[in-house]
Amino acid sequence: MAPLNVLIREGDNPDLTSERLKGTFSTELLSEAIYGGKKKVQRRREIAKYVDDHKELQDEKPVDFMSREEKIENAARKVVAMRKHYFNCVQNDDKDEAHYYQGLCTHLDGMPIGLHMGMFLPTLYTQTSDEQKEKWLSKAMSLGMIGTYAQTEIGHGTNLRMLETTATFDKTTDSFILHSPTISSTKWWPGNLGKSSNHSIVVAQLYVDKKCYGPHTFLVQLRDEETHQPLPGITIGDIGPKFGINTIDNGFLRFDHYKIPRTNMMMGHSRVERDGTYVKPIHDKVGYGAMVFVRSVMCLMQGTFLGMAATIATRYSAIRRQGVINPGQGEVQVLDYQTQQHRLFPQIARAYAFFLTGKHVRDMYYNVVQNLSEGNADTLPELHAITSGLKSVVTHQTGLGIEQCRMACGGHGYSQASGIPMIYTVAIGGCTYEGENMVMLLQTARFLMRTAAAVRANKRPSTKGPSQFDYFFVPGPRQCRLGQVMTEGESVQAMIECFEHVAKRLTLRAYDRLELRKNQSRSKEDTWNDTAVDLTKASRAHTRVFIAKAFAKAVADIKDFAVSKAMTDLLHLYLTYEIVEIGTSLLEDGFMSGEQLASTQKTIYDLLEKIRPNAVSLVDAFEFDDRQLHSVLGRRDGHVYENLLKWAQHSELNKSDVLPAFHKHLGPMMKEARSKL
Ligand SMILES: Cc1cc2nc3c(=O)[nH]c(=O)nc-3n(C[C@H](O)[C@H](O)[C@H](O)COP(=O)(O)OP(=O)(O)OC[C@H]3O[C@@H](n4cnc5c(N)ncnc54)[C@H](O)[C@@H]3O)c2cc1C
Repeated sequence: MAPLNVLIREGDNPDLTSERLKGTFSTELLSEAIYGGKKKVQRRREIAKYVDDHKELQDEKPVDFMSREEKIENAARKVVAMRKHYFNCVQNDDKDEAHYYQGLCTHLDGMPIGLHMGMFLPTLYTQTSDEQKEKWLSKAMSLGMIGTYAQTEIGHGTNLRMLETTATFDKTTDSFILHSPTISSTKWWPGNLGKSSNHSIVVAQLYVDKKCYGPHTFLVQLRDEETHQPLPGITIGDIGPKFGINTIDNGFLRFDHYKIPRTNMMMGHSRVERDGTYVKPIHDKVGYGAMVFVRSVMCLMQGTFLGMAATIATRYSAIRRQGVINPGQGEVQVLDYQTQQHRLFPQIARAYAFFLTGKHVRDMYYNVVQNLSEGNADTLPELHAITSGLKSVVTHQTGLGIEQCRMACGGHGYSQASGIPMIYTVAIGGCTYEGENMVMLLQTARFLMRTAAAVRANKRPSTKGPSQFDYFFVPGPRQCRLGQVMTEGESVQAMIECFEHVAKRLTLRAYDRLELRKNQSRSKEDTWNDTAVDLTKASRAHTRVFIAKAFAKAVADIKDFAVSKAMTDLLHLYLTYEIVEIGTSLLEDGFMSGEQLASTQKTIYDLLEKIRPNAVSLVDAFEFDDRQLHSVLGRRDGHVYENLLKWAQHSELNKSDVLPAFHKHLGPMMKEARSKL
């Protein structure tokens, strides 16, 4: 019978092979369940093979040993090669295939068209009129131009209303004049703005006849298409090295009375007519399309990042032998330590939870876009609320989870050879970009407060379909049902009830505090600020409900019995771990007893034991290719030590046995010290 784990190969590290033989389910079937079927998984393998077979799509040496300039040059070279091979490799322009292909060729650390693909194109799709689509889309899609998204300024990121860049309508020339009136109005941070892009979406305050209509988006050409020189009136450059993503040229940009045609305003939702008449959008949040899109795919991306880190740490923990549990029985795989399992398995569970929730929310996004195209913006605020909360919770937990994975690899986790530092620095940026996390939680809280007001007024809002806030209007149990004899499905339901209970309680508590303080004649704004921590807690609690339901639904949809069983264990671990994390909130009002909480903690230990034989197969089912993982520790074949030694040979420092610094500085110092002895 063929092994259940399809990654087993002859000659692999025997510890990894024996782990793979322990798995109780078919990794193939789990891969199919998460990637959308047999064909999709097959196509991933064909794409990986294609990239393997074409040297120009690969790096000449590990990027970890390249200077920043070399990384940027290497990424640009590969973008061109990727484009050349694109249609040989990606079928029917399929988005999942394209994304995977790109992930294999470039690294997480970035590429010159990252913002073009992630923000520029989505903005062109969602915010332009049909005429503008006709004019710009094919050029942008074929990479006849490279664009980015310039919103943040030195002085303002979160508070968009205070952006200072101006776009003033000039009726006489039928154009907008873009201007950066102060130092703080300098655009600062946009990815690929510094050197790669020749166009950008620019967010600026729209002025018509001296009246300000607030921030609007404009398509702006920044550089000459032939020479790539900045155009007159434009000052542009790179902002310098950062915590991570140094392959990306995040940039600064200033305008000096720079003229663009009126028709370069994004006119899909609002517009300025030839005579200066301003036409406003059907819904004030309709312009958030691209942001909401990015936030909705971020959950999927972050699940992937955490899955990558968990794969590296779990495989490495299977081949790393350190210390003894039972004297005389030799050194154990570090994966056998309960503390290691407690550190790693919840990360595997969260990776799946975020990945599967990400897929769900991406589908929600496409539904909303469909509704919007039919002139119906009803579902947008709810999507905005959930993607804001999700983005915040998922990026935060992913960052913490990746760091756990890194520490679980001991000293080697600290080396860039592990691949984890790159994953971490890329993933953690997500806590800030596309809306700072705290601010995002407060956005979700605004929606929650409206829901709370409806609950207190006993007036359930009428929605056309089911809403993620429905549970607020359904009475739940008064006491936690965990510990009563029940089926697996019922216990999942009982845990979700715990999350719902906490979300309702924290939301209503924040609402009541807001109301109370309002009555104490504080301003509305001060009251909001005084309650902000409680509001963020409510948002996290509601987001937990959403993720738990999405994960439970995805697991319930798995057809194969053995896969379903393995994933149910993971789902239970995810849920019980969350219950313990919010234990205080559950005990606070007596919803859960101390005994129930202790028993849930014990369930976690039982689940760790249950999951142990499947740990490697669970991460293997993500089918991250070695090229994508970019990790010596997480290699599929488990041959870590000999490859660590090979990897270090790339260090520039090893090009000679003695460095010039020795002759210049340390050598003379030591000689002088010795001469005085
Ligand atoms: C890796 C990376 C990539 C980026 N890429 C782009 C890009 O491509 N294009 C682009 O335009 N921008 C980009 N940015 C900028 C990014 O969008 C902003 O940094 C982000 O919106 C936060 O704004 P800020 O930096 O001004 O922080 P601030 O808004 O100044 O926040 C500072 C602190 O104040 C708190 N705070 C601010 N307002 C509130 C509030 N109302 N209530 C409570 N707390 C508050 C925040 O929580 C935070 O702790 C990028 C940033 C990073 C790190």
